[in-house]
Amino acid sequence: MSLIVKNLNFKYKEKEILKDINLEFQKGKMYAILGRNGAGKSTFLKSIAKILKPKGEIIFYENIDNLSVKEFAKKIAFLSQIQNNSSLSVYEFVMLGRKPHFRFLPKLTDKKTVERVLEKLNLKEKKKIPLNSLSGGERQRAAIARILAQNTEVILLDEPTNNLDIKYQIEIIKFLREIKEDKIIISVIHDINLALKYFDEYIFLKNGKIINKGNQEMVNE
Ligand SMILES: Nc1ncnc2c1ncn2[C@@H]1O[C@H](COP(=O)(O)OP(=O)(O)OP(=O)(O)O)[C@@H](O)[C@H]1O
Repeated sequence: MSLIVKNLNFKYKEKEILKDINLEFQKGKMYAILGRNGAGKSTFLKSIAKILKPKGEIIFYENIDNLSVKEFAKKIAFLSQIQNNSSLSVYEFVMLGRKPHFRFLPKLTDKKTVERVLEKLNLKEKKKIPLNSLSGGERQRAAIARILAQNTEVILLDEPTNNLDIKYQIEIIKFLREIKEDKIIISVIHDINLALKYFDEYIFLKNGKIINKGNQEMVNE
């Protein structure tokens, strides 16, 4: 399974934000997208998540162009930077991630998946609490839990470690490593040290262009 991005270009009005991005992502790898504020990192993720309509091609191993929203959500999950203020309980909120997988009511597998991610992200005790009364860090963990519950082949994360203390930053990245085997994980991340230590590949963007990319082996040389 791979995801290929070919000649990706994106403009907001007349302003060019992404300029001729060409990349190939492979299954089993975690990719860090690095770069300064305004470099185009979120725009890049939103382009893959089909939230924006860029020029160029995004080629998935199978044709995803004509998928319904629900079918698309079984393949690609996207964690945005926007914090959710829902009054749903943590459990209900994380169950939303399972929505593409069931018709009317959650099945046993959906419930088990939600319980597993809640356990993994240390949110079990909070599962009945409304999301909007959690701390910023807990809310971020719940948002990540929802994405993980979605159980997609491609996971796109826009600064998943925002609001988290270093213990949780590392735990979450390590957990992503545990599940990466049959997935493509692409994450915008601000902490360059975390990126170089825990991600397989890194891609630097500047003014909408790739200015550098590499992998773990190059870092350790
Ligand atoms: N809706 C919009 N309309 C116009 N310009 C936008 C819009 N959204 C983003 N931009 C501009 O596009 C550029 C790239 O934004 P983007 O959010 O992709 O950057 P980023 O690398 O993710 O930055 P950050 O690290 O601050 O999140 C910025 O100059 C931003 O001001």
